[in-house]
Amino acid sequence: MTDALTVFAPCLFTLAVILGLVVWNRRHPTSFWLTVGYPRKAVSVYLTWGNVAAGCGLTTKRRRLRWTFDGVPALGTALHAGTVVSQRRKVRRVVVDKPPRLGLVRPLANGFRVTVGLADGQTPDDYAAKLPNLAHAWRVHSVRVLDWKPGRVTLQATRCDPLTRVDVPVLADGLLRVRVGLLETSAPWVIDFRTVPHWLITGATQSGKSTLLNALICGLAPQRVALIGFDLKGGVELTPYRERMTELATERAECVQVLGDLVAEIKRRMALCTAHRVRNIWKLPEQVRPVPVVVLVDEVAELFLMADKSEKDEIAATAVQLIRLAQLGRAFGLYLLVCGQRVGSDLGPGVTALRAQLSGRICHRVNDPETANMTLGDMDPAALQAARLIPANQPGVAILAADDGRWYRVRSVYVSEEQAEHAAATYAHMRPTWAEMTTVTVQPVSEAEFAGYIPDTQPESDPA
Ligand SMILES: Nc1ncnc2c1ncn2[C@@H]1O[C@H](COP(=O)(O)OP(=O)(O)OP(=O)(O)O)[C@@H](O)[C@H]1O
Repeated sequence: MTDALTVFAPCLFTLAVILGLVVWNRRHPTSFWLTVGYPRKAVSVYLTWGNVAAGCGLTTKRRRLRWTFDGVPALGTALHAGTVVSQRRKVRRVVVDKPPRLGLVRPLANGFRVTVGLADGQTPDDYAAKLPNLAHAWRVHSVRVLDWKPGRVTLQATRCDPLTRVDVPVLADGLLRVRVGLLETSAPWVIDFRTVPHWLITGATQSGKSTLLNALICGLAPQRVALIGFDLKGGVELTPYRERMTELATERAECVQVLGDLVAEIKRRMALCTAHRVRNIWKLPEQVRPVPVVVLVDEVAELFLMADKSEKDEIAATAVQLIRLAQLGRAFGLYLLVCGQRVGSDLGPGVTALRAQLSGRICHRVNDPETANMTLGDMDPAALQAARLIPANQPGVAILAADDGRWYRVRSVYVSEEQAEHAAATYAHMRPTWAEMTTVTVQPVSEAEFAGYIPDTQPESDPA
């Protein structure tokens, strides 16, 4: 009995420890990674760096002093046969592979970050080209170039894809800020209209555009913000949220009318700011500051598609007004969110000019490279490639052009239409009417002043 215990006790103990580690990893993967996984990974990254860098072609050739042997060592049968091979050890200069200098491997919640010193003649692009190789060598989900400075590049390794399942709650994270999902770095994905005022969201059908819109509606509904919808697909997308919307235009004539009202509102805000000698509404005293307006445009192509020639002038006027609103929006509290499957130049020059004003870009899965190009074309080609690689079985995954100048893979939280509708109904009392949108009645500026106004491009300073 005692003998059996002596044999089995260590085995049982080992099993219990393994089981404990597995449960720990399942329940609290981040703390497990930081305590157990990361130290092991850091050691293995250091120990294998020479081989990994050589395998990726990132080493440089250097001549170094090394001990070498003259002649071939006597092994196997030669040795048994009593063959004597005389060897002389010698120090001589030989050519060796020198890996680039590896900095500290720093832990992240879902991976690690490391800075590598660039060898003479190397550029960050040499590393960008080898990212898949590094990911395989380090046994991680992905590696990306996080940052670079002259002479060094910072790489970020993500251990497993945090976008496989995103179940963080949608959160109103301050006025006009909504946490809608996760970045591939596991950091929250926040859409902040006050940092990036206008957004373009593209994606093929069933790629997750409406779900992202639902998340935004859930986040904006409880805020003191006016929501205005343009939905020329007969209102199928935005009608469920009508209770929370100050206005919903579902016909072209209604769109023209609402755009006219918005232009009049901007003219009043301009006059209000001029009267208070400020450049934007955020510098106005709080008691006179008008309510910010978020304009949601679903399927923008419908706004620009011409059924017959008689609509040509109406479409051109719509485009001009939208572009002017976008130009002035940041200063006067008007923010645009434009969704569409395609936003190409084939829809007319107005679309191209409007697209140029929408600096926030979100590209979901696309069917044709051209759409990715239209959304992210002025960015890093790697972002385009990443957009093309979004799989169909991961709706909601997108490429985000972020305000830090980088691009990220992101995924929105799944918010059903029913949830968004419920939020819209719950916060229907927060819906400002047109009359409530401007707190002070002022004489609007003239047409000439409106057309000639040069908007303030400085970031807002008010922390409200
Ligand atoms: N973030 C997400 N997480 C999980 N599933 C998602 C997510 N986004 C979308 N889906 C799934 O994909 C389906 C289609 O999404 P959605 O309706 O948002 O696509 P869409 O691009 O608006 O399509 P369409 O242009 O046809 O309206 C949803 O019903 C949902 O099942």
